[in-house]
Amino acid sequence: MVSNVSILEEKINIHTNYDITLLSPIKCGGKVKYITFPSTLDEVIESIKFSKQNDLKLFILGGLTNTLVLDSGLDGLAISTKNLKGITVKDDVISAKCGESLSHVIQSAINNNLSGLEQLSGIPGTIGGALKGNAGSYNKAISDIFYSAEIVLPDLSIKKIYNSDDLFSYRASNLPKDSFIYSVSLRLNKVDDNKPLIKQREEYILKRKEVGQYDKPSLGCVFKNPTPLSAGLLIDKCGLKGLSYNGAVVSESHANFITVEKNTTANSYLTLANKVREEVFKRFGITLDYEINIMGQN
Ligand SMILES: NC(=O)C1=CN([C@@H]2O[C@H](COP(=O)(O)OP(=O)(O)OC[C@H]3O[C@@H](n4cnc5c(N)ncnc54)[C@H](OP(=O)(O)O)[C@@H]3O)[C@@H](O)[C@H]2O)C=CC1
Ligand SMILES: C=C(O[C@H]1[C@H](O)[C@@H](CO)O[C@H](OP(=O)(O)OP(=O)(O)OC[C@H]2O[C@@H](n3ccc(=O)[nH]c3=O)[C@H](O)[C@@H]2O)[C@@H]1NC(C)=O)C(=O)O
Repeated sequence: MVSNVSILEEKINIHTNYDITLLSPIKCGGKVKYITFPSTLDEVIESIKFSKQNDLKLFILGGLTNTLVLDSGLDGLAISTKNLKGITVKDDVISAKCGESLSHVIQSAINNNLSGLEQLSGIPGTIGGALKGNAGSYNKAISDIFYSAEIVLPDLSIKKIYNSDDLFSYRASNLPKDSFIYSVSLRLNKVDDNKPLIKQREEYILKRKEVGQYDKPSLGCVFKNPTPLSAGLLIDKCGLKGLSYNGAVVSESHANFITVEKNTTANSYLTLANKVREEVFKRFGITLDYEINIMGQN
């Protein structure tokens, strides 16, 4: 039972029954019971405190570019990181608050003659989400350049963590459970001339455009690759490109993408994704693991 809402509202603005479609790049999902949009560390801490005091499940929402919020919505408190912005550069280390877009961080790095992020150009989402999921493409992952992060632990203490051998794996990080990533620092390589970096960034973005990755809204790859195989290749071999359900469609450009038409529901996306999973299992005996995060009850 939530109490003291009005008292806490003096410190943080809490919105109720907030429509997730307003935040989701695929414009689907239900409502979240409570949501805050902190812009300072204090407000983050107040938000977490509020969820604890009122026994609310806590959800952390970055750009939602890799998250499917189901139509039943979220019964708890969500913290959106969209107002946690700011980038600083010191020597070869670039630091950003968790809500900065990855693309903005890459642009700032290049402007400051720092190399090492170019391969990630074109990946949507925030730097917080990228760290949590150890984002990567073209043989480069966040783990390769991670220096440190400031995190808020569930007991509300703030901890600085540094890179270590067991912190990352393929598309996953092993941060302390339920921690909130407040800021991320990456160690890059200083270069004299940033023109080649600008060119590489453009080329990687063009590569994604050419294969149609931006043509229709999607959450990127739905499934992790069952190493050493490729989920996209397996789905393609099952002949599933173009398969659709209520406006959710297995992309013709890349079989591991599901695109969404207007008014598609999150549950339709999930129904289609589960169907794809079943077909791949039937044909190859391989169970694909979700790469996207699924939030809410089905
Ligand atoms: N390669 C590609 O083309 C694509 C890659 N992606 C990757 O997915 C990432 C998704 O980013 P984004 O859209 O911002 O994230 P999302 O809002 O999709 O959140 C993804 C997960 O990250 C966690 N998270 C996000 N921000 C924080 C934070 N500040 N502290 C702790 N946990 C956090 C949440 O985990 P929890 O479950 O713990 O709440 C959430 O479930 C992108 O940056 C990109 O790396 C996405 C699409 C395409
Ligand atoms: C899109 C994402 O990340 C992408 C990242 O952009 C790219 C580029 O490095 O490499 C991964 O895709 P991927 O393994 O499918 O890479 P691709 O090069 O597109 O495909 C691998 C192989 O499958 C084949 N393939 C792919 C799709 C398809 O419909 N048909 C097909 O045959 C390709 O021809 C290629 O031989 C990441 N996906 C995962 C799950 O690791 C994401 O995380 O959302």
